[in-house]
Amino acid sequence: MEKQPRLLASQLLLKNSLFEVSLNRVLLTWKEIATKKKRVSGGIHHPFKVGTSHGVSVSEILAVRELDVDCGTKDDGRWQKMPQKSTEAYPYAFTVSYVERAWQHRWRCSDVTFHCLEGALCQQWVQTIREQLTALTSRPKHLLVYINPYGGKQQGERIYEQKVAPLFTLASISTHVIVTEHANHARDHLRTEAELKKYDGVVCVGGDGMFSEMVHGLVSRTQRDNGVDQNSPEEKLVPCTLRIGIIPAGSTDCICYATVGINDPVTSALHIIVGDAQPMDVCSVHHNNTFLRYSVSLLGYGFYGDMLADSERKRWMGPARYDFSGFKTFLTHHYYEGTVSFLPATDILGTPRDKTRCRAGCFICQHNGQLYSEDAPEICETDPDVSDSEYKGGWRVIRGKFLAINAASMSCACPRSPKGLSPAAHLADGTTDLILVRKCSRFNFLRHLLRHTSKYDQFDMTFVEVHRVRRFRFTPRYCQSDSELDLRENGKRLFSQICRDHPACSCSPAYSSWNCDGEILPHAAIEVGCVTTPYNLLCKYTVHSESIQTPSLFPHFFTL
Ligand SMILES: CCCCCCCCCCCCC/C=C/[C@@H](O)[C@H](CO)NC(=O)CCCCCCCCCCCCCCC
Ligand SMILES: Nc1ncnc2c1ncn2[C@@H]1O[C@H](COP(=O)(O)OP(=O)(O)OP(=O)(O)O)[C@@H](O)[C@H]1O
Ligand SMILES: [Ca+2]
Repeated sequence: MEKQPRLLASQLLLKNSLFEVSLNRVLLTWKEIATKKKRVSGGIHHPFKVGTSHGVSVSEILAVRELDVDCGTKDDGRWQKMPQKSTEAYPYAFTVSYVERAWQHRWRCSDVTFHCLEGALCQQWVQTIREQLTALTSRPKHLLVYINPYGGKQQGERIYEQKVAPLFTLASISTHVIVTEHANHARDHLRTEAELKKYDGVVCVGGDGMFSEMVHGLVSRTQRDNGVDQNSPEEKLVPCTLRIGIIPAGSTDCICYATVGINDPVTSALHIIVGDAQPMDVCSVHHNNTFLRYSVSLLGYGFYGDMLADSERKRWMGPARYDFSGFKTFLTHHYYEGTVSFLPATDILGTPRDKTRCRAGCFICQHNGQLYSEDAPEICETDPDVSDSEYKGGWRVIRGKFLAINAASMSCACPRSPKGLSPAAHLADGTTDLILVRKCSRFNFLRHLLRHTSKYDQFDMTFVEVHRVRRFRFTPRYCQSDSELDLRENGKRLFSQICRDHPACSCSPAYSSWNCDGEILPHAAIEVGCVTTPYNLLCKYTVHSESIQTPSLFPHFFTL
């Protein structure tokens, strides 16, 4: 790495020991100087070993402030008393707040206080570090924050006030905070009223549903302003310039977990402050040339659709509603007949069965999925292995009975499944992983579900297949007509009709619902296109080579 010229270097006191402190454009470092007079004040234990070097990247410094030597400094509401002995010898001091990596992808704010002999030197340090911070143009200065007071365990406001707001203040970020009053409040405000020019980013405090509101508000507004017809499935989305940050306070928090590696409000706030950004894939969902919704995490039909429909009536249960409805849906064991057609992404590197994971600096995402694999399979018009599938103009068509049809545009990792629905999915490669779970026994389906919580491969089962796709369509077998309007009513009518016609059937209804990032879609027949648009999240995984810990919800003494 190119050696950076030093901006400042001084001998400063830290916890009663003398340190060589140095700053260049990239790093702030401090190293203890081994002298006989190591302990200036004497008697006070300090944790630093002689000669141990410490460093923090300038890009991860949150703030710097001068200490008022006479009365300490006001730091997060707590007054700090200056140590008596060092005040005498080194009467001026400044504190640097920076990001410290903690356990399992967590970030914490740490402070280090340096004491100086002269006031001028102290001011020079503070000013130089501030100049370095000002030069970091990717950092947000003005944020528009929406808090959903009813997401997850209804802790959004408390989480923001206690854990996030003090950090934004420390980093001199000004905020305009709106506590939402009803569903879609944030979406509509963003779409019509919000003065977006005033902000460097929007932040939501809530779950995936709130994030979805942000995406819909911002993306819709950008398309409208640029004359893009959202109803046309072929139209290219115009990227919007504002970034979206997410402070987790929901029930699943999959978008946060899959991008940051943990659902921790402080970690997310720190990622936002340092200006981390991560482009992500956005799928647009249409029905008969009518735009329905965007999806960034899961589009799920069958199991996840039925589970969500049931859980919506149990919102009062909080996050536990998903476990309750998940168990109930598992017991009902409904399958759905239909046709899935998809355009395989054959021109890219990577498959859903890869062992590598999408992490910060991901090679595939850096190339926006535009990498051509030499091993890319030729599209053939028939597939001898799969009797109920065929190819039509590059599209593959599969008819069958499915317990679940899931499209994961990202891994969908969350606390319930730390590796996610599709562990090798990429955040920004312009593809979605289409997972087809065919009709199988309850026991086998349970084995499949359980594997989401262990190290075993959930796709390595005869009734499961997974494809990396650019577009897909689904048509339920009993698709009434183009004017399939009220899904629920049609579904009920059709369900009883089928049962009358086939008394011995297992009473699976004709239609399930689509779970689109936690919202129910009003149609079963849909067409989906996935594109990478630079809708930047204000966050990203920070671990490069290390894989996420995948603690199992259940002890796995045997391979299921
Ligand atoms: C036996 C244990 C199996 C555990 C299997 C866990 C798989 C979990 C996979 C989670 C994937 C999350 C995808 C993200 C979706 C979000 O856009 C959306 C909005 O927030 N959340 C949900 O739809 C909410 C999704 C919540 C899913 C909860 C599923 C719970 C299943 C429970 C099945 C119990 C069977 C027990 C039989 C003894
Ligand atoms: N003030 C409000 N009153 C009622 N509903 C709201 C309000 N603000 C937002 N909502 C809606 O609440 C729904 C759920 O919000 P959110 O995603 O924050 O939490 P969650 O559903 O518990 O978590 P997750 O989406 O992670 O499972 C969203 O669809 C959002 O539109
Ligand atoms: Ca993707």
